[in-house]
Amino acid sequence: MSLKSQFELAKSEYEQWGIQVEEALEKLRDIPISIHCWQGDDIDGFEVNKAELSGGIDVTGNYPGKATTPEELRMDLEKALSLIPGKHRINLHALYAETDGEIVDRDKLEPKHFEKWVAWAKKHGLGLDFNPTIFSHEKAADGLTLSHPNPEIRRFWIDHCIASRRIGEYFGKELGTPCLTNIWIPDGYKDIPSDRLTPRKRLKESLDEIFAAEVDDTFNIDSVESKLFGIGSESYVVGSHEFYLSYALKNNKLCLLDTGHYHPTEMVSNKISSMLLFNEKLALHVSRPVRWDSDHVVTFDEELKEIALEIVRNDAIDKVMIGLDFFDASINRIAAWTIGTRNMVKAMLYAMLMPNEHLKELQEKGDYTKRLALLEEFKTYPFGAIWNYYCEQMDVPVKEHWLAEVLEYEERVLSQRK
Ligand SMILES: C[C@H](O)[C@H](O)[C@@H](O)C(=O)CO
Ligand SMILES: [Mn+2]
Repeated sequence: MSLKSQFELAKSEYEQWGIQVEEALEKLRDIPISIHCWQGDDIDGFEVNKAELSGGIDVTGNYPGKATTPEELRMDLEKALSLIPGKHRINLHALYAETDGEIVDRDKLEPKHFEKWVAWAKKHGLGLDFNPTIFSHEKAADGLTLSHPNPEIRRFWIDHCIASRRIGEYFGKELGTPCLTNIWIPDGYKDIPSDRLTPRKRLKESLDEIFAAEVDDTFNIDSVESKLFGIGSESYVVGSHEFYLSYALKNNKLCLLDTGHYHPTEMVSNKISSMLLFNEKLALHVSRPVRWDSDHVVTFDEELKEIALEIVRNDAIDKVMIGLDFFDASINRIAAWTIGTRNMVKAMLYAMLMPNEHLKELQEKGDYTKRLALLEEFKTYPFGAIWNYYCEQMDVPVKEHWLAEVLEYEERVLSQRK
């Protein structure tokens, strides 16, 4: 039976519940996922004076063939994008600047150092998002940056963040879609602090100075990303969830929730509706923590579906900026992008194919039996037939057939890399 016939059969089952399948597919086409470039090279970047990865994050694995030049990284991204349905965005970090062999420190970065990325994004109809890189640098060596006691260190990172916001503004202006410039810092302490307030006061002052710099918010949107702990900041992180939740609300910035940055039983899906009540928009880094913020490739699991459901049933598709953040060097990196991003798109479709309004009514009536029964039974509705048809319509490989293309690319391209 053709994918179309399977689709028609599945569609009729959903339509019995008043679910508009074609409308869902139309909407899905326009949901951009911000794909993080750093899965492609293990967050190495292209700086002339490259530093070791720091900041309490870690990439494990040594799968051969990672990108080592901007051209290789863009080529790998193009390969992954050809296997993912929809039009998406690429999330860059400052350490992916291209400075023609010149040493340019982070506080001196300018839009011109990202001209090639913008030209590439224009050619492929992509939006760009951005992040100042506040780790993997000698001035981040002691694990403190925007909250550092030394004003010169703070000054350097404040200037880097201002420069980054200006690069974000340039992206937005050039590409006609606002850039999300997200600030994450590794600041914290390995062991029990004697003063939790002072570093947080300094972080607040640094952020105030960063955001006081004039940047057109038509082209650049600011977000701040919290964390629970990192390697070396197990006992205390300056930029905690409470800090940034408060700072973002008070300063009209976006609070960015990374799904790996909370206690293992704390679900980001459970936070979205509360935040939507008080924030116009919020941002996500969708990741998969395994025991800790391990940044595993996103799988089509219950929490991913729940996040998508919270976005869809709260009519928040335009209010939640979905980014991905995982870095697995133990598998083919193009496969990692493809699996993680297809799963995010898949979860959004799954959420749009639920009888969400009916389920809300059941809850309002206190009919928790039917609510649970339907939530469970819809897990085995013919969702796959709809997804497969969507992939075919979007001209990307159906089911696992994208893998053959990745393995051919590995043989032809990745295996030739030193
Ligand atoms: C590379 C990113 O900036 C980084 O992963 C950050 O977003 C984070 O989640 C750190 O744990
Ligand atoms: Mn993150």
